[in-house]
Amino acid sequence: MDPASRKHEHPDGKAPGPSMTPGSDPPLKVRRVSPRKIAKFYNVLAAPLCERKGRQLESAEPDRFRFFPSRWEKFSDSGTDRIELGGFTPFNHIRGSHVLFLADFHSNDAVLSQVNALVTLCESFILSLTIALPYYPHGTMERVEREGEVATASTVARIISHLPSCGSPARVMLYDLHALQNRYYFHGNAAASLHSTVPMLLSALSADAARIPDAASGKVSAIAFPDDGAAKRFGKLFVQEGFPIIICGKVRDGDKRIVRIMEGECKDQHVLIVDDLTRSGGTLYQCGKVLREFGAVGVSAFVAHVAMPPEVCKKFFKKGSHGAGEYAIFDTFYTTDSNPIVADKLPKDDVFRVLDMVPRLMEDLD
Ligand SMILES: O=P(O)(O)OC[C@H]1O[C@@H](O)[C@H](O)[C@@H]1O
Repeated sequence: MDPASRKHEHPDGKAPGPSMTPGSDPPLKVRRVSPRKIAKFYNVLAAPLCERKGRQLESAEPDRFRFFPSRWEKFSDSGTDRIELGGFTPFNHIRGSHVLFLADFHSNDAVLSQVNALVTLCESFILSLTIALPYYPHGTMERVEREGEVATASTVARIISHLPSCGSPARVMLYDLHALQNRYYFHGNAAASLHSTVPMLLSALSADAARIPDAASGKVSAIAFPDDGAAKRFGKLFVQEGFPIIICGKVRDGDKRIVRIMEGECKDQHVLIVDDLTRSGGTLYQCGKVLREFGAVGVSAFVAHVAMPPEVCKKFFKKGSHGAGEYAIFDTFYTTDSNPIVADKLPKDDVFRVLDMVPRLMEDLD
């Protein structure tokens, strides 16, 4: 290249544009913005069951996350909380910083302990607070059908909304919230941001697809939704990926769920049933059974949040210490560790495949 023209080379190595012809005036300086988002630095604190995630964040990106382990204890006489935040690192390092709190609201006791901690955090002169609450159980369990029933999702959201202000509203990150309108329970000093675990599933499926040849050997070839609500909510994400869709209809008869196929063809397909959560496992099981009866060569399941008690988890076991459980019709049961109290105890060598929330959180955080 002619050395005279080299000094006019575009900083990106591209050919000079019309205003950069050799010999012309140098172009006006234009501030170039990197297409990569500029990530914040977070000091991370976590509820006891989320400490592992805190450590994972720090070891994955130490320039972006610093984890402060805390002591979560109780006074032996009263049973009330004895908490020391960042018990091993000088806590005043947190002042003036962005704070990420990894929350887990699996019980009333867990909520109250974490609210105690959050109040202290908000009063520690921090710059901003982000609460990652992947699974919001109160927003799931609540069905207020009669006057006098108590809407606990509203109460918990109100408590979070009234945390002391740290300048801007606390961002509450919720994943695949069961009743979307619950996001509006957060107000004042808190604002909800809604996210989905489905991209985690799609990555797992495409990794599997690369090594599994066909539907008969377990490659997911169609997606089923147990009801219209799930289809409306998640359907588009799978249509975009080219999956054929099957929509089922569910009616509840007391504790029983009766499922029928309303739309779509499952014959010779390996069908993955997608739903937001499971508790009794009845919806997934009934749906899987119908799909098998109508000719599916395989059935797998995905729920964003696994909220089953241990005795229900066992029903899905393919092996288990006492053999297969009564719901052992699934090839793979994909879920996430959004609800660590259940997910962390699932056996790793049976039907369950637990997807790690941490990479998703890193993606969704500013
Ligand atoms: O059948 P189980 O597992 O008890 O309940 C899970 C179902 O109940 C619904 O609210 C969920 O969206 C899901 O479809």
